Amino acid sequence: MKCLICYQSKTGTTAKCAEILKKKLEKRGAQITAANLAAGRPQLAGYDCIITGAPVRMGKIPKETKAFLEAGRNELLNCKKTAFFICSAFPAQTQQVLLENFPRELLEASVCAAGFGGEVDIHKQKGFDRFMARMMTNLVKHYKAVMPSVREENIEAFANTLCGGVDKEKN
Ligand SMILES: Cc1cc2nc3c(=O)[nH]c(=O)nc-3n(C[C@H](O)[C@H](O)[C@H](O)COP(=O)(O)O)c2cc1C
Repeated sequence: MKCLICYQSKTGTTAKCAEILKKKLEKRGAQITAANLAAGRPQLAGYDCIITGAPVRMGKIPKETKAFLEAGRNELLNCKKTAFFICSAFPAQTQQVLLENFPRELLEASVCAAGFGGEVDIHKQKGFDRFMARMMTNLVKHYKAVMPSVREENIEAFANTLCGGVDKEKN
């Protein structure tokens, strides 16, 4: 399976998840190209599978990702397999964030759409984002909650769904 992973990442977590997914899909025999949408829109022709991943800030995915989904609508709808993932701090809101940010017809035509968790590191943020990240961290401490983290098991399940089975190396 020839597969394209398109992603955007503000502080590196979505890029990290794209890389974890790439390795998992490669282990299952897929041939992967990864493209950072911040560097421009990749060609979509010639892939059996196109995956789009985005980080969430204030309930929204980046505008470049939205523009990519709009511009690539027809190619995405005509691609054999499509899938979407988000990186975010609040997993309970994953479905709502997906529905509010990704065109419904693309979600309905996709093989899977999921949340891969997220990370909030104050030191990677600047300005307002840093202020928000500090607030989030303080709230987590105050309520003795846990900081968000990348959910590798979600990435594993996503890879399994896309490849229709488990890691070939494990068989
Ligand atoms: C300013 C700011 C706003 C955020 N807003 C949300 C949000 O609305 N919903 C959510 O689930 N996570 C939110 N997050 C958490 C990010 O989605 C999380 O840090 C994610 O891993 C970022 O991915 P990236 O490193 O690829 O940019 C926010 C984080 C920051 C710093």
